[in-house]
Amino acid sequence: MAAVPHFQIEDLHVAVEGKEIVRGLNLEIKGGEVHAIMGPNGTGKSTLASALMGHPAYEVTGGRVTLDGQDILEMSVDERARAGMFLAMQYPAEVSGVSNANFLRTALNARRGEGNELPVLKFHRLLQDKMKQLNIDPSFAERYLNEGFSGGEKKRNEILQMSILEPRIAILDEIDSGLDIDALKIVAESVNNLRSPNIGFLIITHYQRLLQYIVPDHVHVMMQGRIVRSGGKELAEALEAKGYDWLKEELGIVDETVGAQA
Ligand SMILES: Nc1ncnc2c1ncn2[C@@H]1O[C@H](COP(=O)(O)OP(=O)(O)OP(=O)(O)O)[C@@H](O)[C@H]1O
Repeated sequence: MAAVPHFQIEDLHVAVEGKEIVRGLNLEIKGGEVHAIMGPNGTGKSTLASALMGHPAYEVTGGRVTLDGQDILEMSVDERARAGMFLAMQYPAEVSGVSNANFLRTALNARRGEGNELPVLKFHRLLQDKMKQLNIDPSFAERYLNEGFSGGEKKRNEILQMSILEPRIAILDEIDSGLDIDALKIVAESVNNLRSPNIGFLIITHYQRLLQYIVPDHVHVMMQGRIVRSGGKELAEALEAKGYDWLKEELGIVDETVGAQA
């Protein structure tokens, strides 16, 4: 396994129910980098995240995605996770009958590979440490995965999964929505603690607020299913202050959604 991850998306096209939603997207993320994607509603951001993780409803109709030179589009969802891809979702699923702790241990051991499983006691110590860091009540370890969790608790649980699995590429889709300000700070701190050359982040967000806490190296704006502008953190600040109209005007875009003509 290469030390520093290198994730590359080239001319990606994704269709949902036969309609092209992502339309020629290019993005390169290296270990140590935090990239943020912003963009108005309905411009394909979540579709991109789902397609990268191999959600079956999202059909890749063109382009290439590689992690350390390996074609991830050829991989099953499981294989992508084992290769070090992680997606924290906008709406995490509830799974009855599977405890958080069991789910995490199974996922971690799958990621570590056969013969390299973490002994049970060590796993529980790791879990307790991480839960404490994230201010998650210890009883959540034995509760069924996300069942009856509040919106904010689900989001924190996603970050718990991420900090235990230590992915190489972490995609956080609107992880800030539904978080109160204290939870937002805790989540941001956990992401910042994980920042290292061994991991690259793709953060999808609507608000500059999150990016004040997790300062991105690169900010991209997505409209009509592709990246239309890239910059540094000042781009997020400009969008927060002025909205998207000035950019649409500059680019001559009338309708930014993927429903519009490309
Ligand atoms: N599973 C699906 N079935 C049908 N249409 C879908 C599906 N997923 C996405 N779409 C459509 O694709 C388009 C882009 O949606 P997507 O959720 O990717 O946008 P987004 O940029 O993440 O929006 P938001 O900022 O509102 O979360 C929308 O028109 C949406 O209705």
